[in-house]
Amino acid sequence: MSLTIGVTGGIASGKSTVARAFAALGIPWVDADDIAREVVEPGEPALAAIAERYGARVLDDAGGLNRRALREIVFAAPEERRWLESQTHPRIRERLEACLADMAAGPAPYHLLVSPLLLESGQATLVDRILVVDVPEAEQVQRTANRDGVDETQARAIIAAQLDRRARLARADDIIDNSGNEAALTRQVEALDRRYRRLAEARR
Ligand SMILES: CC(C)(COP(=O)(O)OP(=O)(O)OC[C@H]1O[C@@H](n2cnc3c(N)ncnc32)[C@H](O)[C@@H]1O)[C@@H](O)C(=O)NCCC(=O)NCCS
Ligand SMILES: Nc1ncnc2c1ncn2[C@@H]1O[C@H](COP(=O)(O)OP(=O)(O)OP(=O)(O)O)[C@@H](O)[C@H]1O
Repeated sequence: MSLTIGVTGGIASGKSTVARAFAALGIPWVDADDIAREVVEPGEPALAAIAERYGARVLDDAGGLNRRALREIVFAAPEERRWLESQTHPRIRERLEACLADMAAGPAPYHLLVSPLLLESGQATLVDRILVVDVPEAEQVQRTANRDGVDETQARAIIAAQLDRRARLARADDIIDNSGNEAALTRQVEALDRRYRRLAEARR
């Protein structure tokens, strides 16, 4: 059985960038954010439930989810965020489990589950080891604004809905410090890859 590494970190900490660096070394991964998008596609029961609760304001002209509108609702009201999670998380978990089983049966020595809410949503039970991608909060806010055009108030509201930095680091088996440049990140990934290959070998 191939080893499962859970990669987590707050919004815009660099999880996807880390996953791409592992992929360049031949390591497969599944991203919980991608699966979260699948479970609210048109025709999915979670999208029907969301449309019933919030009405046309959370739909676009083609009947798909208006993600920006839903984001503004759920990060302004914790009870609405919890309701949304109650609709999406069980379905996300089911699909993640299937993806992980496929990867575990494949030839790679180890594989990744990349998830912003690995520790908050109980997904940590699906992994053998936890890798935290860490950056200071000010850097998270800056990178979120650059990438998604989200303003500082909303970025801070999203960060407040996630585990705080210290609690996340306390759960880590391994840590990547992504406050430097991408070359520094790649070097850390290469060192971890050597460690994970040794650990996987020792389990065989
Ligand atoms: C609220 C939604 C529509 C906003 O969509 P949007 O395209 O603006 O953002 P996207 O999905 O790319 O998420 C960006 C980041 O926001 C953070 N985030 C998303 N959902 C949550 C949440 N429920 N709690 C805390 N942080 C969250 C994560 O860091 C994520 O990487 C969307 O995030 C969603 O459906 N969230 C509920 C499902 C979920 O919990 N996803 C997280 C992965 S399991
Ligand atoms: N070391 C770095 N230096 C500068 N920019 C970086 C670095 N690492 C990542 N970035 C940039 O920061 C942004 C966030 O990175 P990435 O998308 O990998 O984060 P993430 O944790 O997967 O985000 P989310 O879960 O919120 O989608 C991206 O625009 C990325 O190009």
